Amino acid sequence: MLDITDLRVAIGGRDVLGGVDLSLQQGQVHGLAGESGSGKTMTGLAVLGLLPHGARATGTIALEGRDLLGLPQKELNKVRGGEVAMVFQDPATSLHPMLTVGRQLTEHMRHHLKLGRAQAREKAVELLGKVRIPGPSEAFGRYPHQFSGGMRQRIAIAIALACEPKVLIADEPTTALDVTVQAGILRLLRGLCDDLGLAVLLVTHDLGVMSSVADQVSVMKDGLVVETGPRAEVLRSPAHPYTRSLLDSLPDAPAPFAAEPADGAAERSQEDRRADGKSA
Ligand SMILES: Nc1ncnc2c1ncn2[C@@H]1O[C@H](COP(=O)(O)OP(=O)(O)OP(=O)(O)O)[C@@H](O)[C@H]1O
Repeated sequence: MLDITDLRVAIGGRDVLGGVDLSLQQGQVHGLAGESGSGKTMTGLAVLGLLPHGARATGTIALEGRDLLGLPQKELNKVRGGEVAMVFQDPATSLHPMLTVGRQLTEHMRHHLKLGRAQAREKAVELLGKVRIPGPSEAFGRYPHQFSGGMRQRIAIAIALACEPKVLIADEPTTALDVTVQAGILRLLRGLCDDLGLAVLLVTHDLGVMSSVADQVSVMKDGLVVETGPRAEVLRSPAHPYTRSLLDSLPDAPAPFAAEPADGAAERSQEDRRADGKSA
């Protein structure tokens, strides 16, 4: 679906990505791990054409064979938020506080999908249901501050999905959330990936997060992918010393690496139960 080859990014003459290779498949979650500053976010931003001003990027980012790096700005605008969408760490900053959830969902769809008002509303309510917001019709008219952090992240995910993207880049989507709601968001992402056939790039510094949902795992260090492979292989028998050191540095390594199925047999969180409309 998306093939990144030899991606190099320099900002102010300094190399921040030194030749990244990464491949995302349809219906798979690809976890991208690595310490702070290793280049995870830059890789995601490069795919979206959102690198900081003055950054120079070379290599290829091929979306179904079409190189995004070579696209004119106008074409890239269509791809961004259309074929490729992003979920950021903090829903409080990615959602507009003054606009209703419905407006944020439908404006996006009306612009990208050219839907009429009624059609867009219908699709928005359907999407809110899909991300398991209780009472989607009522939620449509509410403002972001009327929801909990976890629910706001679900709404941000609905907005990202509004234009039926093929690729979803989720950059630390659970880091800003209370630990009790993190698992629910990860399960939601996993389910959406399976149901919609999305190719998901899950950026996280947390190998525990990765181990619960990713199919493939890549590990970055100093602007390079130093190891990549199926989750179980990379996490159980890491080939690169840096991956081993990341695993060793986990406070309690065994827990997240228990052979839990990717669709999550873990206890359902309170937030999840609320999302189902049942009592917590
Ligand atoms: N706006 C910017 N201008 C210049 N350099 C930047 C900018 N943003 C990030 N960098 C540099 O690019 C490199 C990669 O940063 P990046 O944010 O991709 O790392 P990361 O792995 O996502 O880290 P974190 O987990 O802390 O977000 C770092 O050395 C960082 O200092």
